[in-house]
Formats: sequence, C-alpha cells, structure tokens
Amino acid sequence: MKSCETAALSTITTTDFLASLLQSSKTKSETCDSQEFSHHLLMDFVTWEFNAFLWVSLIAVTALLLRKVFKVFRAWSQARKIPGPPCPSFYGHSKLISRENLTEVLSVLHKKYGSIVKLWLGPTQLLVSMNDPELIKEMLLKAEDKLPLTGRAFHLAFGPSSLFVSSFEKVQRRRESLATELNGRLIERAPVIPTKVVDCIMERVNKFMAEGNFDCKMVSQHMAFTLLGSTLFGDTFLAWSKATAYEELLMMIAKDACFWASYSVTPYWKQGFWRYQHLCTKLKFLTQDIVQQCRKNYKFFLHKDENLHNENVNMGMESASGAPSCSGVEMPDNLFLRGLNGHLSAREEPCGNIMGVMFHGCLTTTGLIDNLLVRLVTHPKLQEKIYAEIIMTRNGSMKQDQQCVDKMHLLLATVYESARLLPSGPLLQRCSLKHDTSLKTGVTIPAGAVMVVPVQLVQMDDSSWGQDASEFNPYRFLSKAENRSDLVLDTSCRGNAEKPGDSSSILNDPNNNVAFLPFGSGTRACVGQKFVIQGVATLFASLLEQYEIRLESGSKGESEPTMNDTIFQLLPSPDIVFVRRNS
Ligand code: HEM
Repeated sequence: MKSCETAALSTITTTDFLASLLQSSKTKSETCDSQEFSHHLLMDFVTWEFNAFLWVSLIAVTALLLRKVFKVFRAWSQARKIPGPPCPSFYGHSKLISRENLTEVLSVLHKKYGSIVKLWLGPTQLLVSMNDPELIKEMLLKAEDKLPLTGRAFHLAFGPSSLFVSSFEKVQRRRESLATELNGRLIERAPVIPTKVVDCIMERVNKFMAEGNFDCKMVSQHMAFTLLGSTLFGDTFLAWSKATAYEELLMMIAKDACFWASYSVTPYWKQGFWRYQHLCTKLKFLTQDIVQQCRKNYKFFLHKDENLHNENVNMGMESASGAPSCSGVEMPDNLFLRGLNGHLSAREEPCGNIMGVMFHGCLTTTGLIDNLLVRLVTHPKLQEKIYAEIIMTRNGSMKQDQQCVDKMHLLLATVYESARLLPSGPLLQRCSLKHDTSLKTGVTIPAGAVMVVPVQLVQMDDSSWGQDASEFNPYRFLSKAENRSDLVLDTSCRGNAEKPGDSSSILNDPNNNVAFLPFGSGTRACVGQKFVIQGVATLFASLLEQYEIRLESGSKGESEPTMNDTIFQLLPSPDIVFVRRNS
C-alpha cells in the first residue's frame, strides 16, 4: 500500500516537473525566438545534470568517508583488547619514535606488557609487535600481505611486476615458479660457478687495493653482486662490460627507493624524483641489454651444441648425457623464461621481476657477506678451522672444480650464525589487507594494522638460543654425532659440538628453531634462503681455499661487533686484506 503511494507520488512529481518545463518553454516561445528557447532548455538541462553529478559525488565521498571512519572506530574498538601504552596525543606515538630507536622502544614495551604489544603511530595507523616465537610463527603464516610501502618502492623503481607486491594473491604464482628454479636447477649449478666468480671478484678487489680505497662493505657489495649476477645470467655476466655501471646504478637506486615510495602521492612535481626515474630507466635498459646478450649466447651455444652432437653421432660417439656442455648459458635463459619472465601479463614490465630480484638479492646478500667477513677477520682461529675443514673435504672429493659445501659443517654453521646476527632489517613486517587476523591466544588484529617482529630481540632471546644468545657462536648449530637421538629433540639449535670440522658433528637445520628469522617465515618467507646460503658458502669455500682474510693493521674495526642494550651493531666497516695462501 505504502509503496503504491510512493510510486504515485513520484509519478506526480515527475509529471509536474515536465509540465513546468513545458509551461516555461511555452511562455518563452511567446517572447523569444526558437533558437534562444533551445539554448535555455539546454542550459537548464546542463545545470540539472551538473547538480545531479555534484549530488552523486557528494554522496559517494560521504559514503567513503563514513566507511573510513567506521573502519577506524572498528580498529580502535578491536585494538582496545591488545595490551599497550595509552595514546599520548592525537598523533599517537609517531613523534616519539625514530626508526633507530623503535627496537629499543619495543623491547621496553614487551617487558612491561608481554609478548604482544600495540602502539598507535597515528589516528589510523596501528602497529602490533610480537616477540614470542610461537605467536610469530602463527602470525607469519596467517598474515599474507606485505606493507603497501614495500610494494610501492619496487613499483616506482622497476615498474609493475608480479614479485615483491603487497598482495599475496598477486605474488603467489610467481613465488612458486621462482622457488622451483632457485631450489632446483640453480642450486645444482651452485658448486660449479664460484671458482670463476672468485677470480672475477679478486680481479676487482686487487683493483680496489691498488686504488687504496678498500673497506669490507665495498668488497661485500661487489661479491654479492657478482655472485647473484653470475648465477642468474651465467657466464655472460662475468664477461659483460657494463656490469660495473649496473652495480653502481643498483646501489644509487637503493639509497633513494624508500624515500620516494614514502610519498602517498607520487611527487611528479619534484626534480629529484625525475632524476631518480632517470636512473631507474637506465637500469631497465641495462637489464634488457644483459638479457639480450644471454639470449644471443644461448642461441649461439645451442647451435654449437647441435653441431657438436651431429659430429659426435657421425663419428659414432655418444655425448655424455647430462653433461653441462655449455654450463651457465643454457640454464639462465630458462630461468628468465620460466622462473621470472614466464606468463607475464600485458601490464607487467618485462624486466621488472629480474630487476626486483637483483635489487633485493644484492642488498640482502651484501649484508650477509659483510657480516661473515667481519666475523672471519675478528675470529682468525675460526677462519683457520674452516680452512682446515675445506682442505679436508676437498681432498676427499673427486671433482676438483666443485666444492662439496654440504660436508663443510663448520662453514655452513658460520653462515647460519652470521645470518642469525644480521644487524640489517631490524623489523619483519606484515599486514593483512582485507581480513582481520585472529590468533590462537584470542587476540584479533584488525585488517590493515602493521604487524611487526623485532627480529633482533627474538634472535637474541635467551629462552630460544641459550645464555650466549647475543654472542657469535657458530657451534650452536653443530651437535655431536653420538647425540643423534638428543638432536631430534633439540629443536632449539643449541648445538654442542666442540671439535670444529669434525666429520662426526651434525649440522642442525636452523629452521628447526622458530626464532631463526633472518629470512622470515611463513607465507611470504624468502624463497632465496636455500640458494643464498649454498651460494655464499660455496663462494667462501673457494675464497678461503686460496686466500686468508685479515684485518688491515690499524683498521678501525679491530674490536668486535657490540651490543648496546638491545641493538646489535657492527662497528664501522673495517679495512681488510686478502693474502694469498701459498705466497
Ligand atoms: C642473505 C640474503 C637474503 C636475506 C637475508 C633475505 C631476506 C628476506 C626476507 C626477510 C624476506 C621477507 C620474508 C617475510 O616477510 O617473511 C624475503 C623475501 C623474499 N626474498 Fe629474500 N633474502 C635474501 C636473499 C634473497 C635472494 C638471493 C633472492 C632471490 C634470488 C631472494 C628472493 C626473495 C623473494 C622472492 C622474497 C619474497 C617476496 C614476496 O613474497 O613478496 N632473497 N627475503
């Protein structure tokens, strides 16, 4: 009944409106000529349409704002149940916290409020920190998205791509294909490459030394870059004349990437931004160049291989099946095509994934190598024991050009321990963009909140790592062979092998300890972990076999890395020297 009345009312209103229009048009037609009349009619119509548009926009904006306000209220009411300090002002705690002291602030808060703590960084920005390993594990499995800032930094620098994007849905497939390539064929090749890579690195290191400016950070960066480049692009990379320019560009971009991504509206009006974009474009051209070179070499070797194969068949010889006849050329092309560049959507930048992996891989691997070098030069006895282990393992090996790093337990344990105490990346960050995250403890973290793990606190927690948690002790990852039955239960990785390089020692899997987090964990964990540990260990096996690494006398880094209450710090990068073993 009511609806009939409403329908009738609206019909009357519409009829009235039309009638009034007609009436007014009638009066007008008596006074004005027909042209003026149609002009007025048009103007009325435009005004009416414009008003309608304004109303619709106003309603849409109000709805959006209301939605946002509703979300904020919902977040505030949900966050009330999470322990944490009260908000000091409308702006939250953001003014009180700098990037450097956040870990210290979180350390104090965890002591006061427990394993889960909230902190308002602004009226709409909620940060939730966790320091209990089991809770962290659960959160890293459930919260699948990365912070939008991370995705924006990669997008701005390398264009749209399907890796390092905030949403898990968008990266899932690419992560899987890259992991298959990295942990499959590339790991198989890892033992073969580093001999050549060491030569290439040492050539550059000698150049640095001759120029007189030479510190640990520079070597680490160059080692990481060469290791990653040669593994991804094969031998072509080692002979590529533009490699140095590529390395410099990557590092220049790394310096500014987060700064430009921190603008919520891309600052097209800033000159500096365009300079930055120019660097990114240069990097894109260089990436295209190396990919093209790889493809050219691939085709050339494929052609050569076919001819060789035909010759062998004609001569009645069988080519050894599975022999890497053109190692380092055939496979990289496959990596690009399948792991990184297969099934690209039309919107994706063709080299975006390659640049992203080179960028992330170089920065993180530089950190690991830097830490490892500092540990080795500040622990010369450990270095000698690793050297003895390398020689012992090499003597038992048939293939002279391959490193059997799987058997070099002390070396691998040293890489794990250096990764555990990595000073870089103090916070592991996650969020869930669409859904709330409910944890087993009963706490629900609202969608959009930033969830962080203060990695340095977790990695130095006595309850996970023992009394010496803050000390550098690779032996924690080694256990005595006879204690094998204990080892199964010993998931904390508090190893007990005393004799380094002892073949009877067992290497514990660092991932057995949920507090081992340098590569993250869960749904967005690093897919390069296995590959990078194997690669860095193989590189160091080759390097230490030929060179002893020492601190330059009088270098500022002669004392050991230190802890200031909660933050582990490496002292300024020390100057180091490589001394040939047989000289
Ligand atoms: C020492 C070296 C490295 C360290 C310390 C490191 C660390 C990390 C960390 C902490 C994450 C985020 C994990 C999380 O949120 O749970 C990550 C993600 C990732 N890393 Fe690494 N990484 C290293 C080397 C590499 C290398 C060499 C590659 C590839 C060749 C690689 C590929 C990736 C990818 C593809 C992701 C995930 C991206 C995503 O899901 O959006 N990483 N890495």
